[in-house]
Amino acid sequence: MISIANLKKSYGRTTACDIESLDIADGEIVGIVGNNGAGKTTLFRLMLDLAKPDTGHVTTTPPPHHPTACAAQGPVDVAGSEEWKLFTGAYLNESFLIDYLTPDEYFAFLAKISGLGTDEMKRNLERFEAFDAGEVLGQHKLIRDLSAGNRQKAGIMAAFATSPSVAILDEPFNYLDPQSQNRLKRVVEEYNREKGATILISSHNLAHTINISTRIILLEHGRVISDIPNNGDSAAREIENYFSAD
Ligand SMILES: Nc1ncnc2c1ncn2[C@@H]1O[C@H](COP(=O)(O)OP(=O)(O)OP(=O)(O)O)[C@@H](O)[C@H]1O
Repeated sequence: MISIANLKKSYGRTTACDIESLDIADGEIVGIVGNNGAGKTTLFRLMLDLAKPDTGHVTTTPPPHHPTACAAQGPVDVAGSEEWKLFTGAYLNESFLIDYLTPDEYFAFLAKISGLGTDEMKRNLERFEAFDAGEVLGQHKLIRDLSAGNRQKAGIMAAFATSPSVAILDEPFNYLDPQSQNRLKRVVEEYNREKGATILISSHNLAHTINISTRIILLEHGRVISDIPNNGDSAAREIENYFSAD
C-alpha cells in the first residue's frame, strides 16, 4: 500500500504537487495522466525520494509476500527510510542508467547491490525476452551507444530486474516502436498478475494507459482532478473527453 498525505511541492509560483490524500492498494495498475506540466513526474520523484516535499509524506507498506528480507513491518516514510528500496523498482529517465556499462554489466551491478544471485537475475530478465528482441542483452554494446528505444528498454528491464513489488515507470512507451509498446503492455500485465505487484505508469499514450490500468488518475496543476476505476476501458470516455481538442 502506498499512502500520500498532505503532499505539496512548489517551484516558485508553480504548484507541481498538491495532493491531500491518495491511497494506492497492493496489486493496482495505476495510470497517471495529465497535460504537460500537470505534475506526473514530480509526483513520481516525491514517491521515490528524488525531490523533497514542502509538506506532507509518502508512506509505503512492505507487501507481505515480498521475498526480500525487509525489517519494516508497517508503513515507512520514503523520505526517512531505505527499506522501501528493497521492494521498489523504477525507471523515470536516462539518469537511472550507467552509460559506461553494457546492459548486462548494469544488470549484474543491480543484482549485486540487491543481493540477488546471477541465476535469479537471469530468470527475472527472461520474461523480457520478447520485449528485448535480442537488442539489449548479450550485445556487448555500452548503454551510451544504444538507440534511444533500446536505452528505454534497458531502463524498463532494470526497473523489474530485482523482482520488485512496486514498479514506477515514467512515460515508458516513449521511444519504443509499436511492437515493443504492445509487448511492454503484455509484460506489465503478466508481471502484475503473477506477482500481485503494484505498478504506476505515467503516460501521454491514453490508449495504452487505458488498456492496462485498473485505475486512472488525472492530474492538473499538481492536483488529482479525477480518480477513476477502469474495468474493461470504462474510464476511456471521461479521459478522452478531458483531452479532446474542443
Ligand atoms: N526542478 C524543477 N524546477 C522548476 N520547476 C520544476 C521543476 N520540476 C518540475 N517543475 C515544474 O513543475 C510542474 C510540473 O512538472 P512535471 O515535470 O512534474 O510535469 P509532468 O506532468 O511530468 O509534465 P510532462 O508531461 O511535460 O512531462 C511544471 O510546471 C514544471 O515546470
